[in-house]
Amino acid sequence: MSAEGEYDCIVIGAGVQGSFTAYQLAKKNQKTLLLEQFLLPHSRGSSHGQTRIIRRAYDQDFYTHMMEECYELWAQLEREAGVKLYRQTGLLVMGPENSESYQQFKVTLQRNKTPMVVLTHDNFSQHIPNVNLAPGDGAFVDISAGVLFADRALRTVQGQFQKLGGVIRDNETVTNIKPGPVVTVSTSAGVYRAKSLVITAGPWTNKLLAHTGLQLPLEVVKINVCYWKEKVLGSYNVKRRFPCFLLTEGEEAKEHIYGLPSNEYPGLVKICYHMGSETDPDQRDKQTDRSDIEILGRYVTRCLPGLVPEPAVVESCMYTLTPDRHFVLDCHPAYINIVIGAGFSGHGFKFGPVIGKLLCELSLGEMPSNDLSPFRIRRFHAKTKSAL
Ligand SMILES: Cc1cc2nc3c(=O)[nH]c(=O)nc-3n(C[C@H](O)[C@H](O)[C@H](O)COP(=O)(O)OP(=O)(O)OC[C@H]3O[C@@H](n4cnc5c(N)ncnc54)[C@H](O)[C@@H]3O)c2cc1C
Ligand SMILES: O=C(O)[C@@H]1CCCC=N1
Repeated sequence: MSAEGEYDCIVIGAGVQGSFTAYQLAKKNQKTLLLEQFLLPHSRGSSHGQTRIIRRAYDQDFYTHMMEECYELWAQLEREAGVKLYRQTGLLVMGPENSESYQQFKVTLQRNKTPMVVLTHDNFSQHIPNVNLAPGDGAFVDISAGVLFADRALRTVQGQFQKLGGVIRDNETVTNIKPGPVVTVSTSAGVYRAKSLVITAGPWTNKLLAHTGLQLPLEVVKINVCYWKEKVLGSYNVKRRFPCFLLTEGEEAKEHIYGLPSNEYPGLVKICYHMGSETDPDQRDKQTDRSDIEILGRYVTRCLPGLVPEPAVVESCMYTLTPDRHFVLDCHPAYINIVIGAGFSGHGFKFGPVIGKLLCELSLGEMPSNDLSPFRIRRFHAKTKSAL
């Protein structure tokens, strides 16, 4: 398509997944429009903030496998744009030695021959000062893990997309989608048409899918992003090689607790609980539940004695959860030229480059270069409401 307002592909949502998808499409010479409801950059979705963890440590082989290509693609983007997006810190994984969850993380890394170091109770404090390893807990380090500079990454990929001729229209909300061989997308400012449409709208996915008669079993939760003050400045700092960490489960927590070394705010360590309370993405400031902060406070008191056990800064972000916590990467069941990337369940940032590539392949009708069976919509069966 070449007339004004007509595109090969329209991508809705300029978070990490939409931005990488648009970039991949532009790389393949597709005339692409990326639509975003807020003025960019913004902090009202799931992709904002300075940092995210990147890791190979997973409890499922398919994620560890996908990470091989992700690391390559992140490095490729760094070279292409001449910016630093990743800093290696390692990821300390801890959890009850005999629990299924901890063992799955450990065994997946071992099976995939991922560089790792197993720590013992005897040598733990020598390698990781200022952390108490609970009795009965095991620990290992995923060596190649580290920090992604999230806001910078988003700016970079959007910039590269524009350099390739891609068009970003921000401050423009999609208000209607009319499916068909040519999809018509109406926004608060205009009407656009394209051969294919990619929906990467994060927490707003079901609001947009309603225009296409589909609802997915997605739950949106608000995450309190907590920063904890070092009692001695620098003791958990990235420059002192303090690693990212992940507690698979613990005395006070059924879900993961994870943290990143102090870096973006001097003297403050980011530590979050991997669960929150349900919210409407347009009303998230009304969700004031702080039970996750109480869990974190108890954990900090017990295991991180060098931190003040009350958060100094609390920001917010959202997860869009699927029932099995695996992503949705698929074509719409009724419209093959509408592609959906959603449900990243609080762990999708690191996969952005590969997800962009896969959603681009789906929208071009190409055979996806990875096995998408864990990510298909049909796995939800009865939970997928369709009015079609
Ligand atoms: C606190 C927190 C910590 C995390 N930590 C990690 C981590 O360490 N490692 C990791 O890999 N992942 C992590 N994640 C997960 C990761 O950040 C998300 O999976 C990812 O950002 C999801 O991106 P997205 O593009 O799907 O959604 P979003 O970033 O929400 O993007 C969707 C976009 O669509 C736009 N939009 C929606 N509706 C419309 C409309 N009608 N019209 C126009 N635009 C629209 C929105 O405004 C938004 O910009 C974390 C997430 C949070 C919240
Ligand atoms: O994806 C990540 O690495 C983080 C940490 C673990 C839980 C979710 N997000």
